[in-house]
Amino acid sequence: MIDVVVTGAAGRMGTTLVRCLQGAEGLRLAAGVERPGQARFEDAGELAGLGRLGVPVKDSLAAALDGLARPVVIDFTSHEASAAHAELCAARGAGLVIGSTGFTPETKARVQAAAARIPVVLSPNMSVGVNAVFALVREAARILGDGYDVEVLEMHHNRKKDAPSGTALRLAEVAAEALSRDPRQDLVYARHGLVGERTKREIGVQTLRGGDVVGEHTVFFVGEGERIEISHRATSRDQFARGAVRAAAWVAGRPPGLYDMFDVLGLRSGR
Ligand SMILES: NC(=O)C1=CN([C@@H]2O[C@H](COP(=O)(O)OP(=O)(O)OC[C@H]3O[C@@H](n4cnc5c(N)ncnc54)[C@H](OP(=O)(O)O)[C@@H]3O)[C@@H](O)[C@H]2O)C=CC1
Ligand SMILES: O=C(O)C1=N[C@H](C(=O)O)C[C@H](O)C1
Repeated sequence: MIDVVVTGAAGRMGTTLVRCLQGAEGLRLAAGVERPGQARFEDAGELAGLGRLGVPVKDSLAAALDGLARPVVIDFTSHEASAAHAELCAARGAGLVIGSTGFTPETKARVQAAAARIPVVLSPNMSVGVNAVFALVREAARILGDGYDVEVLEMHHNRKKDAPSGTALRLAEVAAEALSRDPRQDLVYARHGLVGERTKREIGVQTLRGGDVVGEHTVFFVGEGERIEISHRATSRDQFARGAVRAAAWVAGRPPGLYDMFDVLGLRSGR
């Protein structure tokens, strides 16, 4: 049995993970972690509305890892917390699955440094469906080439802190890579005022926020006289959590390195 620790255990994804880990083959939820001083319940099952499961809630990842042999941590918190958690996992030899988004170059570099010492799966979207969309967008961009304008639109709930979503950024990067463009120069995040005609190289990435929308992404390829739209709509967080649970089982015992869901799903060779 692999011991799994869930950080951000009281969050939207944390509580979904606690539920989805129940009965997961080969995995045992060993502890949940909440921010110091924030623990509302002693038991992770109570946090997730499942009643007592006999799984403690700790106020630090360090305390949760004490006494566990070769655990895996699943982390959906924030980019800063994930970077700190990656450093701690590297010091303790724990495998790590990170779903947090909103990384800066600095926090991403800290995760990359940790991945030199431990296996880390980092993906802005753990659902199998969205990873299929990544592959479809890459293929569509290759087939359609420069004759089609590429635009990415995402919509999420009104509690989301980062914009655009990590998934939208990855979709734009996938299209940019397939079209030999530079994501650092060619992504356009907002248009307002007299911005001039659309350039051929730019890839627009636009954000909507409202209500309880779980997560919606569309990539538009807009040509002369036709338009292709590739969309994904999440109606529940369970698919993200199931992907993360699959990644936790996959990452245990792997060599150090930075992996993503393409590795977990065996899609790497087609990249
Ligand atoms: N890769 C994927 O498939 C998916 C990724 N995400 C990403 O996962 C992240 C979390 O999303 P969601 O669950 O909706 O967010 P929530 O705000 O509901 O949950 C985040 C949890 O992490 C805790 N947390 C945040 N910062 C820290 C910190 N510095 N130290 C300790 N704990 C911290 C929060 O505690 P507190 O409430 O006390 O702040 C909370 O319990 C986001 O970055 C989101 O974009 C979301 C869904 C799918
Ligand atoms: O914050 C969320 O909710 C989500 N975040 C991820 C992202 O930023 O791409 C994935 C998912 O769409 C939900």
